Amino acid sequence: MGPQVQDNADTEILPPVREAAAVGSGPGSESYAGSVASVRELHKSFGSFQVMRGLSLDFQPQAITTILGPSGTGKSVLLKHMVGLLEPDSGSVRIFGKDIWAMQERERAELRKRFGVLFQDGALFGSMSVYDNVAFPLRKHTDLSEAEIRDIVKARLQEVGLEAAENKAPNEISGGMKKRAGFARALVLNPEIVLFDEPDSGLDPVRTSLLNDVILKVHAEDKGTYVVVTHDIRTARKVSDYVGLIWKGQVVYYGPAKEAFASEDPFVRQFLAGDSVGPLGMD
Ligand SMILES: Nc1ncnc2c1ncn2[C@@H]1O[C@H](COP(=O)(O)OP(=O)(O)OP(=O)(O)O)[C@@H](O)[C@H]1O
Repeated sequence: MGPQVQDNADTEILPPVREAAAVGSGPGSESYAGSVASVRELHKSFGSFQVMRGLSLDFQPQAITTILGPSGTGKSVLLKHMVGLLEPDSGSVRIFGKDIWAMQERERAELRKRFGVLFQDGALFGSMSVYDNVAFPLRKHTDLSEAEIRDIVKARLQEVGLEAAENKAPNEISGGMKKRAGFARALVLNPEIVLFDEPDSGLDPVRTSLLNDVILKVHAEDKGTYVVVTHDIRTARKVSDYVGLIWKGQVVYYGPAKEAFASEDPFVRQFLAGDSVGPLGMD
């Protein structure tokens, strides 16, 4: 018998899987798929090392898509392509229907403002307070007055439960608080696409769960297209509308979360069960 997917005996201690975002007409529907973010036949090598091997994926608009996959399989490289920090060797990345490498660098820079990106460590500026970190994109990219900026920053900090920490420096706050500050900063320009690279790395299960609550709450309010890279099955169960499993630079499984966590697909079963035996080899 194959590995047991953790949907049987352990169900009580795992968070429930979310229902996929409603499918109908308009944003969130199948017919909109790909119009916000679409990756086609993406190939990328670093020297002789081939990382992306023809990856294709249409991200469901206004839904949270979780990207799972073994270490070193290209998840971060995929996010970097999506935000235009890496150029494909071949294939395309279309954002809001436009190939981002068929446009001028100036247009690409404008497009990046419509993204919020949360890197693994929150990537806060160490010399700035939490408040100034969150205010930074507004000061850099908008003409808003300091009073207007204050209103937005305060609201974002309140949303992530960091009002009391606004004057603290990053080295004075915990890892979980840094993530939440990074999250507030990533969202401050109301991005339509938000990319999270392992928002839960280095956090204990309770802080991971709290951060996931914040992700769900803000997503429910802002309705962006979210992409979450994670190794944490609990995070994936809790936040995903859709799940993509990547292996060796290709998508080996993609589907609504409910289907993914009940799937008999051998890649999915092995990954969710953390089994060393199966199609996801180490080579
Ligand atoms: N700029 C780069 N130059 C050379 N190699 C790179 C570069 N960026 C990524 N790689 C390599 O590409 C592979 C995929 O990296 P990536 O960071 O996307 O993996 P990942 O799936 O996100 O892994 P993890 O789950 O461990 O974070 C790795 O072997 C990595 O060393």
